[in-house]
Amino acid sequence: MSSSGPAPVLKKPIKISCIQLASGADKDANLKHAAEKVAEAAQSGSKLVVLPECFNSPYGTNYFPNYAETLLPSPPTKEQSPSFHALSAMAAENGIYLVGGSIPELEPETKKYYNTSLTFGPDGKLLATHRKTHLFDIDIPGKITFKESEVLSAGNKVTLVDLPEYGKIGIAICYDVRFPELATIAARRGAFALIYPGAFNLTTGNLHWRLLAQGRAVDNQIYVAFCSPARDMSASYNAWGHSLIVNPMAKILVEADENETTVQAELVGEDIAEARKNIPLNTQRRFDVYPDVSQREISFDRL
Ligand SMILES: NC(=O)CCC(=O)C(=O)O
Repeated sequence: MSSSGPAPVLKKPIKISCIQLASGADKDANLKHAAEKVAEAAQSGSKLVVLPECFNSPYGTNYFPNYAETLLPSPPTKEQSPSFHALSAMAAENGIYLVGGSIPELEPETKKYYNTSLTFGPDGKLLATHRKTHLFDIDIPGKITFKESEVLSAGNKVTLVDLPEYGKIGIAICYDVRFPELATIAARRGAFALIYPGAFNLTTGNLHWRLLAQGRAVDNQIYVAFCSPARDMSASYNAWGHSLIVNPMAKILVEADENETTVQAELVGEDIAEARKNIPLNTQRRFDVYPDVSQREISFDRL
């Protein structure tokens, strides 16, 4: 930190769009539909566009193997990963940063499946890959039992992406949001926003979706965006919808209902700076009281 205060984590305002896409079983149709919606979002001025978790397929353990694409070695061919090439083209044709929701991935050497998010820059180049780090394994008797780990393996990293003109974003997928550590580390490493493609369900959505978005925002004094698929009551998994964008004071700036739509907001660096100046958590931490938080992360806090 310099005497004039910390460097801004968001260098200039950026408009973000979360596309609450209605997807079905036809992957080609899903990719085409996503491309139309991404173009619309870009035309309305968004430079950062987000798609939902499993945007090109139905969501469910029985679907992952059939829809899985091979991403390694990178870049894959069009046959190995049509979604990689479609997302890259959407980013390049519209000159935007695109957090491409997630897709099921098959790692060819290990034969393991992952739930993987690809982020592309305005030149269409791949900037980052995040494999869902915490698998969605829950059992709420009589309500919902889901076990991603029956098919998927977990990723193992915090994903931070630099958008050079703007700053850094942290990316994680859905259930990852329940683990505040990923968010805290991304924020300490200088992210201005945490982006979560996600597909909550009808049992936990109403209770936890907003709460988690606001929790990650208020803890870290950072923007948070959740991007869900639209709800499809004819599908085997019914997504909560309600894509939303929360500001660094944990105010919900915009929230969708369950239908297909796009939510947008302007993210402004001054709002992060003001929240952090008015409630100066970053200079008040007591790492002497909680030494189990690693020294390595303390040093990021001081950047
Ligand atoms: N796709 C997911 O990870 C769903 C997470 C979820 O619904 C939850 O309650 O957590």
